[in-house]
Order: sequence, then C-alpha cells, then structure tokens
Amino acid sequence: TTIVGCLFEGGVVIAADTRATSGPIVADKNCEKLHYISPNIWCAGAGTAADTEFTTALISSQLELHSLSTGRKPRVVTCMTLLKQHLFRYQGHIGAYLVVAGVDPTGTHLFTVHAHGSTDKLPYVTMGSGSLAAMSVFETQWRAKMTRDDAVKLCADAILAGIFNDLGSGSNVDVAVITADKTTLMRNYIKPNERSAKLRSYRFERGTTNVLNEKIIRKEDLGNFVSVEEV
Ligand SMILES: CCOc1ccc(-c2cc(C(=O)Nc3ccc(S(=O)(=O)NC(C)=O)cc3)c3ccccc3n2)cc1
Repeated sequence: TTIVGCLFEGGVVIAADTRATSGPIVADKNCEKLHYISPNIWCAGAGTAADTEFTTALISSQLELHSLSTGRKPRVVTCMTLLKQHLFRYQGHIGAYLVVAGVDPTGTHLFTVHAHGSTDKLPYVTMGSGSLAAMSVFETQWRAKMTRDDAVKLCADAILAGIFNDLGSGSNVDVAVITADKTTLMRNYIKPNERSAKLRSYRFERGTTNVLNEKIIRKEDLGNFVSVEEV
C-alpha cells in the first residue's frame, strides 16, 4: 500500500493506490483506501484492510455524535485524537496506519496516526509499504504555497512511485481534495495499468481436446453406497 497527504493553499489532498494483497497474492486490483470520516474530514488507510475500514467507521460515528453533542463542526485534531487513543489502547494489534486530513473552523490539517498510537502533524506525509518511494517524490518536488492542481499532481506522482516501485502497491490512483466548501473524491483518477485488448482470441472450439475415454455411472448403480447422514 502507498498512501499520501499534502497541504496546499486552501485545502489538503490525500491519495492512495488500489491494490489489496494477501501475502504475495493480489486479492483486489481496485480496492478503496480513502475513507469518509465527515463531510470535511477524510482518511487514507494502510495496513490490515478490515482494521482500517472498521477503525475509520467507528471514529466517524464517534465524531458525528461528538459534533451533535457540541453543536459544532468536527475538527481534524479531534478525529486524530480519537484514532490515536483507540489504537494505543490496542497496543498495535489493530493494524491501521492512517493519514487523516481535513478542513475545519481552525484551518487545514494533515496528520498521520500509526497502529501503536503515535502521531505526526506535517505538511506532507506518506505511509504504507510504498511510503519510501512516495517520500522520495515529496522530498525532491515539494515546495511551499502550492496550488490545488500542484498538490494533486504531486500526490498522484508520489502514488505512482509506489505503484511502480513497491510490489505491495499497484493498479490505480485514487485522490480526494478537501477544501472549506467541499470534498472532491476522484476514484481511479489515474489508471496506469489497464489491460490492453488481447492480440488474438484464445477461445478454443469444442472438440479441440480429444476425449480419450468416457465412463457413465448411473444413479441407480450407486444403490450399494449408504450416505453418511443415514448412518
Ligand atoms: C513498535 C513498533 O514501532 C513502529 C515504528 C514505526 C512504524 C512505521 C510504520 C510505517 C508504515 O506505514 N508501515 C506500513 C508498512 C506496510 C503497510 S501495508 O499496508 O502496505 N502492508 C501491510 C502488510 O500492512 C502498512 C504500513 C511508517 C511509514 C512511514 C513513516 C514511518 C513509519 N513507521 C511501525 C512500527
């Protein structure tokens, strides 16, 4: 997995690859790693898919209740704090590595939350097995006062670095852009690994393989076998 986040003038961008693995096997070629928390807060998740999904859904629910209780819009720092306290309580056994991003009345914020409960607040972040490839892009191309389009391009390039240099990452690039007035989710923003049409039709006509022998066993001939449930 490769997930990133980057602040820009007026908002924040998060992005992710879409490969889900089970050991060396690609289990899903187009999974979703950007999770809704609230209208103004989204979260990118790396680690165990069920843990990132359920942890973000749980904190999204808790944050909505908190917002209803306070009568105020949810804050990114509150989301981060709820996540870190939950993950710390489970001492790293919940495999969720999260990039938390959003805009609230106090401004635009970007955090990382690790499975053990440690957090960082930074202008750009990467996590997952492709985090080093992605960070190489940020360390060479990030600059202050970027525009929305600059930040989207930089995040997409960082995810592409993970897709093409980390075997744990692959397939497509998902992007979410969060500003004060709206969140734009761009699912499959870039699809760099689409399969081209097959050069030939590999459909084999019936009879291509000779049937060497055939044995037909009729149901009535099975009478002398007693099924297990009757024993
Ligand atoms: C006592 C434990 O101490 C720890 C300290 C630090 C980290 C840690 C982990 C990460 C990280 O993102 N690891 C990570 C790798 C693969 C996937 S994955 O989803 O691609 N694959 C699997 C199998 O989970 C997820 C997360 C990380 C990333 C960026 C910068 C710093 C980082 N630090 C982990 C444990």
